[in-house]
Amino acid sequence: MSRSIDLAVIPGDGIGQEVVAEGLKVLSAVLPQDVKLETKEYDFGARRYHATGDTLTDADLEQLKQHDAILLGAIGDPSVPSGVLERGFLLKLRFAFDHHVNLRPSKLLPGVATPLAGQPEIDFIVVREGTEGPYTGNGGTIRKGTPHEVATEVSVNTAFGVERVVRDAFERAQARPRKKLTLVHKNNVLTFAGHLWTNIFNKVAEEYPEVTTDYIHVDAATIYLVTDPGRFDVIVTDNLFGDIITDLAAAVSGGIGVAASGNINPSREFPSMFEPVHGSAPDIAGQGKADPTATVLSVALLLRHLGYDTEADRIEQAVSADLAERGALPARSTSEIGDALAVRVAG
Ligand SMILES: NC(=O)C1=CN([C@@H]2O[C@H](COP(=O)(O)OP(=O)(O)OC[C@H]3O[C@@H](n4cnc5c(N)ncnc54)[C@H](O)[C@@H]3O)[C@@H](O)[C@H]2O)C=CC1
Ligand SMILES: CC(C)CC(=O)C(=O)O
Ligand SMILES: [Mg+2]
Repeated sequence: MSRSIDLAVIPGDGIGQEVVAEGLKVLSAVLPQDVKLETKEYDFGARRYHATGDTLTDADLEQLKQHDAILLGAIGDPSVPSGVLERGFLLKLRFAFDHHVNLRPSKLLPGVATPLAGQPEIDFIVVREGTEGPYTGNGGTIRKGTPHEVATEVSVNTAFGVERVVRDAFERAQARPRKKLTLVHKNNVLTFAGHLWTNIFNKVAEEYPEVTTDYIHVDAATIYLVTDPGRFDVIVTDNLFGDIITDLAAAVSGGIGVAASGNINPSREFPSMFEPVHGSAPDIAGQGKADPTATVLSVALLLRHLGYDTEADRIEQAVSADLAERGALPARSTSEIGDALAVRVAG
């Protein structure tokens, strides 16, 4: 039986363009000949915005819906006011396609440099809620531009939204050897949202007696991510806390250049979207300095999501081998790293 992958490709802005090219290079190299790869590139981001004033229309969503999955580089450009593309494209797409599980694995691979002392064991996943919290645009401002301006940004937490992501995290914890799940929130201060999360977490925990659970306030979680990251197996948390702690998690487990993510729609009603955790990095864009590894590992998550486990394993093994040798090699460009990974997965 012939197999096929119909992929929407959104390079986006800044280094998004550079890293997605390498992700596709490795994807083409890893797929067996009987798998037909079809890609359609979309110009979302600053280019589209400057040309048309659009960020993401209903017609765009209809087109994107037809694909099996989406590969995204990054969105955000200094030529566009902050928030226009982040809200108008990225969050709009995550919400429209109900990407409520934002999956962000962190694993410190052997031989990879970390700013932490020694070589701690780091192998955990963060399940970040992706469609609620303070990112819904539920706020406003009055008396704008005056000394008396008041701005609100209200966090939205529904029992439905919290329970489904908490259940997903319990399932993932149950399937891992250590079977441990940590809820990260700030329920000592954000008592309305925090108690909703804690109550649902404790209720669902009763159905998973094999999973060990604990709770950590988000501020303390940033301490342990640096002093004792080995204590974490699976973390479940809200959209904002998850965004922040996964940049920190990336920094301690090989750097932002190797941190992958998936925006998952578990019911598969809509295509899931895979992207590096990092942004468009305008400070290094166009210089061939961006590490494409995070995008390549996001391609592995994408393949696993579509059922291509063998190919996903091959990519992860190639990245592991490449990272282990990096310390001994001179610095390489974005495309040189992509070439090396493509050779490894093909060989
Ligand atoms: N998913 C997305 O599309 C995201 C978009 N953004 C947007 O990206 C723009 C820049 O945001 P920043 O806060 O600067 O975060 P950023 O993640 O783009 O950059 C933070 C730092 O990490 C470095 N970096 C990022 N990716 C790297 C890579 N692959 N290899 C080597 N170094 C890398 C950058 O050079 C910079 O020093 C903004 O417009 C922001 O809104 C930010 C985060 C996620
Ligand atoms: C740019 C934001 C909308 C997203 C972000 O920083 C992230 O998802 O990591
Ligand atoms: Mg972020």
